[in-house]
Formats: sequence, structure tokens, C-alpha cells
Amino acid sequence: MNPTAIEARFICRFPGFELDVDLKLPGNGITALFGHSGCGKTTLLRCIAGLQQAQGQLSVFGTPWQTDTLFRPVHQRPLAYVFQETHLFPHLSVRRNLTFGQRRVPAEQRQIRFDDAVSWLGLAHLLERMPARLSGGERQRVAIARAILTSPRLLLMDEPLSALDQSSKQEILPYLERLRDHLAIPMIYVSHSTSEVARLANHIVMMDNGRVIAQGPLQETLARVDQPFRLEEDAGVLVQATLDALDEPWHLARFSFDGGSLWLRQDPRFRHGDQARIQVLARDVSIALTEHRDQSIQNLLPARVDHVETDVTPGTTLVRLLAGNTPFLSRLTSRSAAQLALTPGQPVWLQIKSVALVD
Ligand SMILES: Nc1ncnc2c1ncn2[C@@H]1O[C@H](COP(=O)(O)OP(=O)(O)OP(=O)(O)O)[C@@H](O)[C@H]1O
Repeated sequence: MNPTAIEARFICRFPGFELDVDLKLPGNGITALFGHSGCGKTTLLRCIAGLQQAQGQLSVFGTPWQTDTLFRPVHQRPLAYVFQETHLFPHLSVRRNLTFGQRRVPAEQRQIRFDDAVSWLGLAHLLERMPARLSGGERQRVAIARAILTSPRLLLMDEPLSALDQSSKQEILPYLERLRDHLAIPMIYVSHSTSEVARLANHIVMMDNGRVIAQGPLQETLARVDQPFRLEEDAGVLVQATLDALDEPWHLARFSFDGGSLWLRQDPRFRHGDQARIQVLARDVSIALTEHRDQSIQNLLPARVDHVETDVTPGTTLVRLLAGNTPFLSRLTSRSAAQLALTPGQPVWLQIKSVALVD
């Protein structure tokens, strides 16, 4: 992950609402702006784009886009904006919609090749189609390809999947993952869907009522015991792992990460060598002081206690543990935690009752 590439500080007031944020965002990957409806995600995105005038400062890769004395208008900010609605030109084919975006940039300044954008978004077989004959998901893929072909330094996406039905959403997610992994520019992605964020984001900015309540790399931020996200039942971690062994007779696949491995039910979408994100909820992780093999749980991991937060809710303790460098959370009753007398640094065994591939 690049060090801070985007620094933004904005104050923007509407009757009954104030956005007051200070952000430092990385220079690649997907940053999710996440929070309930009305918390200010779109307003923040519009401030970054220069579509909303606000007090503050913004610099992108060291170039000031806004200072106390300067405000670059939107057409002078090298960014692309993808909305819920695609706004394709209905009278132009997919190819001509795409070249329209690309032609706005002089040939010598183009950063992204036409064929790459077409291939990342799986559009080769659709190039001669008219937009009216595309599905919602295909239309959104064309809109994203058109946006990146303008060679932006920054890609802003405001709930790009929210107008799509569930199956179109599922269909488009792998393309967004591919973009995240290939595109060298940062993407800021507004969403209030936990599953989209879990699957796509590298970095997260959690907002509440116009303020940032947590920001940082996704995996680390989710593993905070102070739970700025207040996910409660859904508190847990995401583990980035690689499929490195199959146990065909038992239909199991092993996913390994820094600190151990987990066995999951085989999923035909994942092959040997593939990377996946695995969700492990705090309520599915229990802690033992010794290695018990005489029980049904298959996923046992040696780990050490990192931090114990008692009474996150009355009677509940949240424990942060490290298996290698990979954080896990375990939610226990405070009585069990007291009986185990857990202390930072203590070696323990994690018993993981349930794990799920994020999709
Ligand atoms: N131009 C405006 N004039 C007055 N109030 C506005 C304006 N734009 C947004 N607001 C208010 O600012 C607050 C934040 O709105 P915003 O659209 O940024 O939230 P959001 O987190 O993107 O919500 P959603 O997820 O529903 O899109 C809301 O209370 C909204 O009513």
C-alpha cells in the first residue's frame, strides 16, 4: 500500500448537518467510505470532486486541489466519477462510448490502454452492442471502463452497485476485484453494504453523522477491540489467505496465511494458488489454554493474546489474538475470560467453529 497520497480536510455545513473530516488515504487500492444513510459519504465525495464547495484543504499525490486560497474547479481535477446511474450515451455503441472517454485525453497522456480496460471489465464481446441491449451490470461495467479510460489520477465511485439486483451485483464484484488488483490509481468507493466492503476494500473510512469515527487498513481496523464500527454480532476479522491444499475425499480446501491455515468446505470457484478473503466472526472463536484434539472443531490455531477488553457490552469480553501476524477476535462471556485469566502475550489455542469465504 502506498503511503498517504490523498490528504483531505473539509468542513461543510447544511441546515441540520455538518461534515467535519480529516482524512489521509493511500495511493492505491480501494478505500471504502462506509456508514449509515445520511452520514455524509456522498457529500465528502462531492467535496473531493470539487462538486461541493466546502472550507478546507485537499492535496492529491502532492498537488493541491484546494487550499485556503485555491479551488480547482471539477474540470481541472484529473478524476473520474462513477454513479449509481450509468449515463451512457444511448445512441453510441459500447466501443464508441469507451473511445469517447478516452479521446478526452491527449494520446501521450493516456495511462490506461483501451484493450486493458476492455479485458479487465470483460467487455470484448459487447463492444458493438448498443447500451439499450445491455444488462444493468454490463452497463455499469461499461461506465467504469469509460471512466478509467479518461486516465484519472483518482476514481470516485458512489454506490455503483446499488441500482443492481442481487445477481448482477454478484456478477460485477469479480470485475471490481480485478480492477482493484490491476489499476495503479486509488479508488474511493462509497457503500453502506458490509459485504461489498468486506470483499473489495483495502482501506476503510467509517463515518457517522458527518464525522470519521475510524479509518485505516481494512483488516487492522476490523480487528480493533474498541469496535469503532459497533458491529456487535457481526464483529470479526477478515483473513487474506491462499488456497494451498485440497482434501478431495472430504471436500475440503486449506487456506493458509501468515500464522496458520484454515480448512473450509471446497468451493469450485477457488483453485490451487487462488487468494481469498475469509471471514471469522468473534462469536465463532473460542479460546483454550491447551490443544484439545478430542472435540469436533477442525480449525485449531496456536496464537497469543494481544489485548483483552472487558465488558464491551455488559458481561461480554472481546479478546484480540495474534496467530503469527494475523489478528483474530474472540468474544467470550466475561466470566469465561476471568476464569481463563488471559493476559497479553499468553500462548493459547483458538478453536474456530465456523469460517466463511467472503462473496
Ligand atoms: N445540497 C444539500 N443541501 C442541504 N442538505 C444537504 C445537501 N446535500 C446533502 N445534504 C444533507 O447532508 C446529509 C448527508 O448527506 P449525504 O448524501 O452526504 O449522506 P450519505 O451518507 O451519502 O447518504 P446515502 O447513503 O443515503 O446516500 C444529509 O442529512 C443530507 O440531507
